[in-house]
Amino acid sequence: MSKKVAVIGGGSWGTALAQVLHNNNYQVQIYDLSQEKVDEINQDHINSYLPDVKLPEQLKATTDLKEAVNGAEAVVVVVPSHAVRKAAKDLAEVLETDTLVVSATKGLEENTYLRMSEVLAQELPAEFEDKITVLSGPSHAEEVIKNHPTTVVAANEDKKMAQQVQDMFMNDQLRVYTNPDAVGVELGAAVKNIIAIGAGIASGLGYGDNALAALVTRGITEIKRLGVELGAKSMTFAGLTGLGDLIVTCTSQHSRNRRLGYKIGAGKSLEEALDEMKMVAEGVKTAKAVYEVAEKHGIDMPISNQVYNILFNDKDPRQSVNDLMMRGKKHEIEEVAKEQSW
Ligand SMILES: NC(=O)C1=CN([C@@H]2O[C@H](COP(=O)(O)OP(=O)(O)OC[C@H]3O[C@@H](n4cnc5c(N)ncnc54)[C@H](OP(=O)(O)O)[C@@H]3O)[C@@H](O)[C@H]2O)C=CC1
Ligand SMILES: O=C(CO)COP(=O)(O)O
Repeated sequence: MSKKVAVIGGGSWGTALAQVLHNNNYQVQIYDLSQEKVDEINQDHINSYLPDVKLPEQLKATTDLKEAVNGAEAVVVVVPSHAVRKAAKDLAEVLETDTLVVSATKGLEENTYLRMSEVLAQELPAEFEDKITVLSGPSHAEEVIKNHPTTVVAANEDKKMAQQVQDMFMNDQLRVYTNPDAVGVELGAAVKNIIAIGAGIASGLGYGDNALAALVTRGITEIKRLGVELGAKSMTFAGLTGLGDLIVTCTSQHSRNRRLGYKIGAGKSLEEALDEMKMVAEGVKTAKAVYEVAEKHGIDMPISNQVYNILFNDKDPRQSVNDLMMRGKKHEIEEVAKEQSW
């Protein structure tokens, strides 16, 4: 009999990951709060967030969390970041202690600034702490659902756990690497969404590839600056969950964060842009959290700072571009500048 996995959150990414697991011969049950979404999956074998795709008929969904996790060897948490604490509290009531937990949400919690694996660890019983593995990388659901080649990372300090999750998801369309640096993997995934909003704003203002390349390159510099200060390994940001995910989110037609930024660059308010979005653009909440964390730690994050001011202080995006361009002069590579006192 095939092993079971529960996917918590039947949005676009939860559904795409559920299909990967189904392809890997797991029995998969999706849990979602919305009866409408559950009916769509069970009766019509579709997810309206992923149009033109017929889901496997064996993919089942439920609004009953206990039923979803019953007998599952792993749960994959894929709800938006603002819902992770509640989902974790609910899971704490029903999970069996030998269940693996995979965290696929990208974001930081508002107010606490915690990474998603930290939120899960706080709410689940202590035995789960080393069983929480982060799954992240440049992976739009719209392409994974069509089995387009994609690469992601399973991150856990415990190598065996990371490898178990690698085995669970890996197939000839989804290549899964391991990395012990869950801190770097989660921070890269969360902060790239802010830079992607910036890339969308630049495009909405009518700027082209030069500005995009600047945002990606200087963006990864400030993401790494924050990450290293918060305990991540600097090399992680050169990998799939750092530069890789930043590239895909800043350039893709599928990106929710880029799309939201584009609307704002083209003149819409944050409220208007959010009203037009069906799916979650995590970068909005993360922009606030990162602004506050950077202030607290005294970390220079010029692009994230400008995105925050455009989103929450009604700053004119053109003024932000000007302020970024006219910052004090500096050396490009700060490590070299420090090393050579240049
Ligand atoms: N989409 C993608 O390509 C990728 C997304 N991610 C990340 O995955 C996470 C989820 O994103 P995505 O799937 O795109 O989001 P979507 O907006 O597509 O869907 C989110 C889903 O979660 C459901 N949900 C909301 N709150 C709860 C809750 N408390 N319990 C259970 N379900 C809940 C929503 O239900 P309802 O609609 O009823 O509110 C909806 O079905 C985000 O952090 C995102 O950054 C990561 C990689 C790729
Ligand atoms: O993280 C993602 C893809 O790796 C999804 O976020 P976006 O839709 O904003 O790109």
